[in-house]
Amino acid sequence: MLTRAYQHSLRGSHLPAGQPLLEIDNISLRFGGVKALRDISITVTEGDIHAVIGPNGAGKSSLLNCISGLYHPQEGQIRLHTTTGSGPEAAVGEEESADRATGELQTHTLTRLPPYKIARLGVARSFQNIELFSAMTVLENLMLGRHIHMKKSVLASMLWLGPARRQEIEHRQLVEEVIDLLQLQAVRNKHVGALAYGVQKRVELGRALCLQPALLLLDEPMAGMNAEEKEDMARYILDVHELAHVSVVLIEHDMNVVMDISDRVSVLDFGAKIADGTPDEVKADPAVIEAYLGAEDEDAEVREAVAKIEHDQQVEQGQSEENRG
Ligand SMILES: Nc1ncnc2c1ncn2[C@@H]1O[C@H](COP(=O)(O)OP(=O)(O)OP(=O)(O)O)[C@@H](O)[C@H]1O
Repeated sequence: MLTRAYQHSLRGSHLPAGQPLLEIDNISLRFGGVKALRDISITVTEGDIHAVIGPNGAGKSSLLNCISGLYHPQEGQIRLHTTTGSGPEAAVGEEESADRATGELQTHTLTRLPPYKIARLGVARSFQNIELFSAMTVLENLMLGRHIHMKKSVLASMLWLGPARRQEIEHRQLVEEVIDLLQLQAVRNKHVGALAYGVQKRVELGRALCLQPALLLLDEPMAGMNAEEKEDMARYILDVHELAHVSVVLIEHDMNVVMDISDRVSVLDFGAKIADGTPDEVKADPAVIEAYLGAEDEDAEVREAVAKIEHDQQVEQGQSEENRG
């Protein structure tokens, strides 16, 4: 439940809902002989939670890394659509439309941009492993999420000069709104390292949100969580989507969560896209069922092999104890 009136929009995009926001166009990515992504095309629509799922090693993280600029695909293109005047004002990129004051549509080719430029265009991400400053407080970590928007120099901020002061207050207001949205009030002044894992993941979500993203990339935000923590996190992601209207690309292993909260789902297997559609369409797709059943079969084989090794070890132990006796 929101406890305050919001003055700032946490959504960094001004595109109308339903328009293409991110276009991934026939991208392929290789690591030596390994084809991590094979000719993938996906369109993420403004206003959607778009999940990318697939068995282990399917290429999900590689795809996210291509969008955020950590990897550069050898083939294909990734384009982000924004409107002029949206996102951090200092945004830079390969712009195909010139005027940023009129709210015109702009297309940015992300394919070869470094991560910091993609972030400045409004693409924020969270990582599979928590990437927060554990010795700093929640508030300090969230304020760091605003650094991309800060225009006054650090020196001016330290001297608390007029414009720098105004800037700081405004950033602080927005951060307070993120704290409210994600219900972090009780831990705002606690060191992140001292917090429960599930809360740290929520702070990470908050830091990405402080960027006022046009698009939020979430890489397994529920990894390592118990059922209750997962349910909480799913609720917060829905709040970000429904209350702050931020578009999300979500990588997640838990199929139930994905099917519950996503508008669209793309399925990868061995680096290729095997299905794309609404959760219901994807659930009923024979290729998806086969990919997941195959993965389950493999898991079952591994479980069986581990059980056999454990059993053999127990028998061996029993025999040596008998011999000693
Ligand atoms: N930096 C890298 N160097 C070499 N190979 C890589 C690298 N990153 C990913 N790969 C390979 O690319 C393939 C896809 O990996 P990726 O991590 O994208 O899959 P994933 O679907 O995210 O898997 P998981 O669900 O296990 O995280 C795998 O075969 C992986 O070993």
